[in-house]
Order: sequence, then C-alpha cells, then structure tokens
Amino acid sequence: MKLGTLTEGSENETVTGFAIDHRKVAPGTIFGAFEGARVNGEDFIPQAVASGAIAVVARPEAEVEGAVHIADRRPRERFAHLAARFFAPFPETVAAVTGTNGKTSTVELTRQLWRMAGHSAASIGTLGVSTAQESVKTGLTTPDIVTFLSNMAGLAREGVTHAAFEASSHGLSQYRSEGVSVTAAAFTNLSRDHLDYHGDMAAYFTAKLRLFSEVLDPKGTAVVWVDDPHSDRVIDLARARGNRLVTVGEHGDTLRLISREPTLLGQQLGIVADGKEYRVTLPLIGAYQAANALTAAGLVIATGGDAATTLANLSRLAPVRGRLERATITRAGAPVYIDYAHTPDALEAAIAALKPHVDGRLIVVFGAGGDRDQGKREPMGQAAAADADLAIVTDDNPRGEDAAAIRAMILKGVPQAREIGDRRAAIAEAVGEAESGDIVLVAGKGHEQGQIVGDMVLPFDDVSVAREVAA
Ligand SMILES: CC(=O)N[C@H]1[C@@H](OP(=O)(O)OP(=O)(O)OC[C@H]2O[C@@H](n3ccc(=O)[nH]c3=O)[C@H](O)[C@@H]2O)O[C@H](CO)[C@@H](O)[C@@H]1O[C@H](C)C(=O)N[C@@H](C)C(=O)N[C@H](CCC(=O)O)C(=O)O
Ligand SMILES: Nc1ncnc2c1ncn2[C@@H]1O[C@H](COP(=O)(O)OP(=O)(O)OP(=O)(O)O)[C@@H](O)[C@H]1O
Ligand SMILES: N[C@H](CCC[C@H](N)C(=O)O)C(=O)O
Ligand SMILES: [Mg+2]
Repeated sequence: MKLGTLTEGSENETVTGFAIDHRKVAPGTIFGAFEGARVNGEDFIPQAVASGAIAVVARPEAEVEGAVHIADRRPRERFAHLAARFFAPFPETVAAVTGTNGKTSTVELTRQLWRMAGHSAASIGTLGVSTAQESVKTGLTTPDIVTFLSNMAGLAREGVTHAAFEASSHGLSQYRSEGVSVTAAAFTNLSRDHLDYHGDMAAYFTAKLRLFSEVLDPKGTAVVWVDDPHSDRVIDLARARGNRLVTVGEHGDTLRLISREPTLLGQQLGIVADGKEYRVTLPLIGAYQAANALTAAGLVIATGGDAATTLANLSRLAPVRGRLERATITRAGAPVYIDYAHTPDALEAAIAALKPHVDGRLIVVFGAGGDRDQGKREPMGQAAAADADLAIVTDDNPRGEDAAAIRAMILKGVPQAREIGDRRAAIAEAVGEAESGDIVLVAGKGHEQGQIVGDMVLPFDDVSVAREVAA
C-alpha cells in the first residue's frame, strides 16, 4: 500500500505497518502519537521518525519533522481508520460486547454457539484471541488498535467468518477497537468499576455507550440485556439511531426468560421466542450465567441465527474458564468454585449463583486489585458481609499498592471477616474449614495465572492451588 492512498498527497512511499509505540516503529511505519494517561506519545515523534516512520498521525499542534504529518483533532480515531484500510479484510460478521460484567463470558458463549451453527468463529477478549483450535493471550481485554486489527485480519486469513470481541470502557475511550464493521453490539449491565480511570459513573457509562452511538454499524443490531436499570439508555440510543433491536431477559421481547430453576449441574430455563415456549437445559449454574447465555443467543440471532436452533444449542455450551469453575471437592466433600468476580456486583452475582446449592455455609475468599478503583473495595466487603457465611479477605494483585492497606479498605465493609494476606494460605484455610454441605468460593482471579506484586508476576493459579491444598 502506498502512503498516497491514505493521505491527500501523492506520496509514493510504501507503507509497511502501523505502530502506536515508538519502540515498534520500523522503516515504512505510520506512527500514531497520542496523549496518554501516563505519557504523551507526541514526545516520541523524533525517535519514531529516526526509526523510519514515514508519517505521523497526531494532533494539528504536534511537531512533526522529516515525515508526513497527518493532523487530526481526534488522532486515535483517524489512526484507527487508516490502519483498518491497511489491515483489511476482516471477518464478515463481527459482534462486540460491552458492560461491567459478563463480556468475556458472552463473547466466549457466542463463539461456541456460532460454531455449533457451523461457522468458523473466534473471540477476542480477556482470555485472549480464541478459536476452536487455540487461544493466544494479548494481555488486555481490548487489545491496542494495532494488535486488534492485525488479529482480526489474521483471523479472516485463517477462514474465520464470525468474530466476537469485548469492548472494554478503556478500549472504547482509547479507540482501540475501531475500523471493523460491527454488525451487532451487546450490552450486559452497568455497575461500579474503573472509576479510577473514568472519574464518575456518568463518564464510565458514556464511554460504554460509544459502542452504540459510534462503533456499531448504522445498519447493525443492538442486543440488550433488558433487566439492568441502565438498559433503557441503550435502547433509546439504538432507537434514535435506527438500529434494529434484539432484547433479552425477563422483560425481553426477542428472548423472554419466563422461568429459571436451578438443578444439580445447571438450570432449566423457560424461554419464549417468536410466541413459542422453549424449555432449555443450560449446563451452567447461576442467574448471571443464564443472562450471559441469553445475551450470546441474542447476538447469534442478531447475526442471522435461527432462534429455535440457537436455543437448542444452549444445552451443549461448555463452561467458561474461571467463571464459576469447579476446581475440586475437599476431603470433607465441599466443592470449591473459582470465579472472576472483582466488582461488588459480580461478587453478589457469584454468591447468589452458589447459594441455592449450599446446605451449610458459603465460605468466600476474595481481595481487590491494587492500582485500580479504590472505591469498589468497601462495597465488595459489604457484598460478602451480606451474603457469605464466612468471609476471608486476602490479596489479589496488589500491584504497586500496600497489600495490607487494600485489605483494610475491604475490611471496612466486612469487619467480621478473617484476614489472611497470603492467598494460598487463605484458600487453604477455607478448604480446611469447609464441612460437608458447605461451598467454598474463591473470587477475583478466575483464569489468571499470576499474582502481581510490585513489578513482579508470581505464578499463581486459583484452580491449581485449590486442588493442591485440598489433596
Ligand atoms: C490506563 C490504560 O488503559 N492504559 C493503556 C493505554 O495507555 P495510554 O494511551 O494512556 O498510554 P501511555 O502509557 O500514557 O502512553 C501514551 C502513548 O505513548 C506511547 N508510548 C509510550 C511509551 C514509550 O516509550 N513510547 C511510546 O510510544 C504509547 O504506546 C501510547 O500510545 O494504552 C497502552 C498501549 O495500548 C496500554 O498498554 C495501557 O494499558 C495499561 C497497561 C493497563 O493496565 N490498562 C488496563 C487498565 C486496561 O486497559 N484495562 C481494560 C479493561 C479491563 C476490563 O475491565 O475488562 C482492558 O481493556 O484491558
Ligand atoms: N451478567 C452478569 N451479571 C452480573 N455479574 C456477572 C455477569 N457476568 C459475569 N458476572 C460476574 O463477573 C465476573 C467476570 O465475568 P466476565 O469475565 O464474563 O466479565 P467481563 O466483563 O469480561 O470482566 P472484565 O471487565 O474483567 O473483562 C464473573 O466471574 C461473575 O462473577
Ligand atoms: N480487567 C480487570 C481485571 C481485574 C482482575 C482482578 N484480579 C484485579 O487484578 O483487580 C482490571 O484490570 O481491572
Ligand atoms: Mg473480560
């Protein structure tokens, strides 16, 4: 591709790639220089040009010498659209999922349902880039724009026709997932998280709504979990823009959930679609997993799937890694579940999912991440105080913060909890305490493979630790 095809000039230089980090610039690269939360990418323009950048996308006031300056008030957006032209083509059907909780689960379940319908499908999110064959980590929920577009293009080259990705609020506000045509976009729910980055709930919601106001194709479909108090805003937005609507939930029009009964290994759902009533055996426990499965089914229907077939396929869904995953059963006979709940709402949902299965006590082990929203810590404690029979507060990626100070903030919400900083010791204590009829929930890390302390990532996997201490 020639530079002249991307800018108004007649530059004949060959574009070899795109980069947003000057350390990744090679001769022929177009460099995106953006103001960030930590540093200003514009400071690296001279180094990028010295490394061979032939053009720089940056604000008009940025100084660019020795390369073409592609000036734009919204450089991240402009960069994304230029890069998309370079990396295209992409999978023809692309769905995006936003919401505070449930994104990873929904994209993963959507991928599975598409596959059952005979499509070559993939998902991109917290678990990485996953196809039926493999899963490769990217490190972020919504990867940076260059990784995102190159992965989407790579999937298309491998024959993937259907891709679902997680649109995190950080990703949406940093234009990390632009440039592909999004045919369907789903909203799961909104509750407290990430206020360290967004400031307040209104700004956090606005970041998420950009998926519906700007990213979703004008001819695309909005899929909405309607039982969340924030769903009306999404529905109004979709109506105002003329998008097709698929609504799911107890108040849903497309898929109406009329009953839900927990069973030993999952739940029985009664669902009305197109005026017909369906009985579905979902092999996943908890109201929250039913919500995510229905939202995933909504995305599949929004992208051309038949409702009856899609609902029938729900009975064959495989669990999502680290989401209410049963790691082991203790010697006393108590099951130990691992879940990725790391917000107050998620902790409440994970506890509620297990409650119907508990005869004795529900023992919950959890912490909260360092260098993340501090205001969610006390409410997480309160959620455990309200619904757990025994809470053990421990560490979960303290990062650059003092672990004891994080625990103290959680303990304000649950003063009766036991405090055991060392996560392995905390899990061992819960496993040792549990009697027959009890359930242990270890929350916060799900699929994660490390404990981040300072700059170090110490190997840690809740599932293996639970198995080891229970052995
Ligand atoms: C707060 C945040 O989201 N930061 C991300 C973001 O940073 P930023 O744009 O503010 O970048 P910055 O570090 O200030 O740098 C500004 C610019 O200078 C460039 N730069 C920087 C240094 C340098 O030497 N050379 C250089 O060119 C950077 O590439 C960037 O374009 O862009 C960077 C490059 O893509 C990301 O690596 C970085 O993720 C950090 C590591 C992070 O921890 N992000 C988390 C909070 C995150 O994004 N989480 C969400 C949500 C999780 C969820 O709940 O699902 C996610 O999508 O994963
Ligand atoms: N629909 C839901 N409603 C409430 N809580 C949920 C819902 N879905 C998931 N959760 C809770 O949130 C946790 C994380 O789920 P999941 O990984 O699917 O969400 P996510 O939105 O991808 O999270 P992240 O923001 O970390 O990427 C689950 O382990 C569960 O505790
Ligand atoms: N995507 C979330 C994951 C949180 C997981 C939890 N284990 C933590 O470290 O806080 C975040 O970066 O805020
Ligand atoms: Mg996720």
